[in-house]
Amino acid sequence: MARVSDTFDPWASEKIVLVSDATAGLKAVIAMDDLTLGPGFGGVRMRPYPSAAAAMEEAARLARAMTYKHALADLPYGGAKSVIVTGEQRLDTDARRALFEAFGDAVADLGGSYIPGVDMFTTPADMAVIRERGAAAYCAEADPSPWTARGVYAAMRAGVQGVLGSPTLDGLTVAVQGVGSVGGELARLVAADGADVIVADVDTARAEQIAEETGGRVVDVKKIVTTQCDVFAPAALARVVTREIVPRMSCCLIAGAANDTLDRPAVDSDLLGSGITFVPDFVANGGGVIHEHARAMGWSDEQLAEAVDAIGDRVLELVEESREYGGSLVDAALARGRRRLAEARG
Ligand SMILES: NC(=O)c1ccc[n+]([C@@H]2O[C@H](COP(=O)([O-])OP(=O)(O)OC[C@H]3O[C@@H](n4cnc5c(N)ncnc54)[C@H](O)[C@@H]3O)[C@@H](O)[C@H]2O)c1
Repeated sequence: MARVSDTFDPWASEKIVLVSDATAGLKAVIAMDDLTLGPGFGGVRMRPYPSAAAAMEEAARLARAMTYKHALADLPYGGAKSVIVTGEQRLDTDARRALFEAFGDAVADLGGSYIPGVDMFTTPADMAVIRERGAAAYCAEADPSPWTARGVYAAMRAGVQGVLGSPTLDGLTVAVQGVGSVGGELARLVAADGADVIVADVDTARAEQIAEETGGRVVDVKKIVTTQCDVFAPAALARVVTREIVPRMSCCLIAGAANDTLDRPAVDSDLLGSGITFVPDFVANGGGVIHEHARAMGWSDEQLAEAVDAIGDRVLELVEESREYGGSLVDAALARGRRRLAEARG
């Protein structure tokens, strides 16, 4: 369960709104990290938290990541995220509707400065209830996962080109952790590009199925992070790359879909010191938010594909910039995000 860290600074966000509605049983935090580029867009996460401070910290931390995700994806949104604090018990349909009606009223009160979308344990149906209350809410009915996978694949290819000088994944070994909606599609894309695929999933039947489809093999979930490979693609859980695990990793590139791949910021320097290039998750997995924006704006699939594939160009530029200034791709991405925000502020 998320606990408050010593370094949490509640004043670092542009605005944090606490919402409560005793009748609907709503306790929520809406964090708007930085609204320079436009209204804050970010998902609604719904889960138990041990305290209001822990809920605030998670919302604020995720909202900061959204600021950079949008800035790096050239999208016209600020960074935001919200969390709804639940108990351990499941809500029945009426109680859930009442909760999202109250939450929708709170979002409407913000006058368009926050646009919610789906995140862990919230659904398109919840977003529809928010919209009924007069608030904007994004969530295309279509699943963004294939587009997220396409963006991660573009990021991986660019990383391989920038770091190994190889134009394709042919002959390389790619280890995918978690072969759900994004990881499964990613495994197919890299296999079609000539890579040898290794997969792991707690759902072993699913891992076997994807291995069969891709001509790959399955390893134990406990071994996938340190398995012998060229590229490691985390597509399951957050914080799988820890300080302790870095010395045992054998890959030269990490490019995946999972948000918050690094256990803490210092892991980025550890990876750099170990000669492992980490493509920032908030750059590689931007296909999901690009998809939401595209559907909201009525883009064609061709326009969407072009914008998602541009993630690869961006990664190549970040590789160049990181070489020029020294430092990691995360450093280069954050510097680029800060530049975009500064330019927008004028
Ligand atoms: N779906 C998107 O468009 C999108 C966009 C941005 C980021 N992400 C992130 O990408 C990741 C994957 O998303 P998804 O939509 O494919 O989720 P998913 O639930 O469809 O797939 C996750 C897979 O990981 C497996 N898994 C869970 N714990 C595991 C473990 N310990 N070891 C190995 N496998 C494990 C699950 O069984 C499942 O098959 C998540 O971290 C998500 O936050 C997804």
